[in-house]
Amino acid sequence: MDNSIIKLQAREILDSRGNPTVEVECTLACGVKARASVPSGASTGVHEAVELRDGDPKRFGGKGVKKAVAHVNETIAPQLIGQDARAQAGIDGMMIALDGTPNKAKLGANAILGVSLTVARAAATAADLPLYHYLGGPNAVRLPVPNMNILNGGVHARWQGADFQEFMVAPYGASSFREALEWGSEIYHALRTVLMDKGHRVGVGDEGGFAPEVSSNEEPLELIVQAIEKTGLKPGADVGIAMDPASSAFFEDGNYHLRTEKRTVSAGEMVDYYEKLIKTYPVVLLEDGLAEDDWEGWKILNARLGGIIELVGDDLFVTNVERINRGIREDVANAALIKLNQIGTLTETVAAVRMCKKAGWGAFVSHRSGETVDSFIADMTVALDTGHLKSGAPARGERVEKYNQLMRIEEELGDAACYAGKEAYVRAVRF
Ligand SMILES: C=C(OP(=O)(O)O)C(=O)O
Ligand SMILES: [Mg+2]
Repeated sequence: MDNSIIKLQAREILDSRGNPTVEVECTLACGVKARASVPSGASTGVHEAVELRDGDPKRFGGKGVKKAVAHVNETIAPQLIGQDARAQAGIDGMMIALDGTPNKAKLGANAILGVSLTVARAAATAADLPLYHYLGGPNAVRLPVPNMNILNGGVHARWQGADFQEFMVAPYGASSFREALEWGSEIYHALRTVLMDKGHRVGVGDEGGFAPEVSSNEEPLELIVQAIEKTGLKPGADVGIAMDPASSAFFEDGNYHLRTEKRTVSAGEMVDYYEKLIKTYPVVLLEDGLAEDDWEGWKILNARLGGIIELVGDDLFVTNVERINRGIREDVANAALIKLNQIGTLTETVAAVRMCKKAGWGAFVSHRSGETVDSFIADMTVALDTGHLKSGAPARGERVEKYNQLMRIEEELGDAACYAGKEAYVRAVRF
């Protein structure tokens, strides 16, 4: 088998929000072809690697990615032709050097990531291995808990409802991934009924969860508990709740502006609020409870709640080992969100997960609010054995494709498969 890359071809495709994104195809000398595409966030952290957009207002309001596509076809491809696709770290390193900036501003993290992922998939195909097995070896047998975002707010719901962006159900009490997904789907449908019974609208947000006009950030928790109970499952024992307020989006001038609740509060008061919610509802994970540069606030948050629940930094850490390292040193959280396109290569993403594990932290793999049907993160979650992921509601093609891929992996692993359950969370022991 000749694993050398003979062709890399990028193109502009559309993501789930109808915005352009990058897709890259890789051809190897042995004839293998693979394809990968790049997701895109809406509540992006300011410290993320640069997603290169054309800025031409006449096309997609400036959101075209023709420049990123050209960088793959004209700058990256000529350098990588002839490289062995199995040399992932070397290839990623070459692209980082070719870009030469600290945040991939020159070529674009969207260009670089498209190549990084398609090369990995081509090498796996050439080795005749499923992607999770190629990336993770014989250790890749644990299926993650799916954290399903069934109620959307914040920027993903155009600020129509809750300030908090994501309310997810985590069916950690199931005995398999398939059962967990089934529970999540039943809760999702039950929530629709609960909402309709209360006169709420049941339109959905960017990640497929319902986006009702609630009057507080607590109300969604109450509605979700009712939906869980409606299915006959036990909130806390069978199913926990994960929340991503994505608070950088409502942080301004040193305070948190809760528009839904018509009040402005300090970091300390936000922590008080979270403590109250956590005591009342079965919340096991809180992501971006405070803003991306509020390091002092995060210290308070972790000191108060880090012993009870998993505290995940998304905008705070942006899958970047330098920021995660600072977080470990300063003891501000106990987990990092893992998003490939925040950092821009597979190799750097693996390094971020490794750093979390070494510190005893959680690594919570995530999709983006703008997605494609590429299910790379499903395989990667199993390969890196991170135990939990979030991929939106158990509805909408681009979200369920990740969950469906995980069901396929579970089936393929057969008796070797195990389900992460509660142990996936750094602190879910209170239930
Ligand atoms: C998935 C998220 O949203 P986005 O992709 O818009 O950043 C998130 O904030 O965790
Ligand atoms: Mg987030």
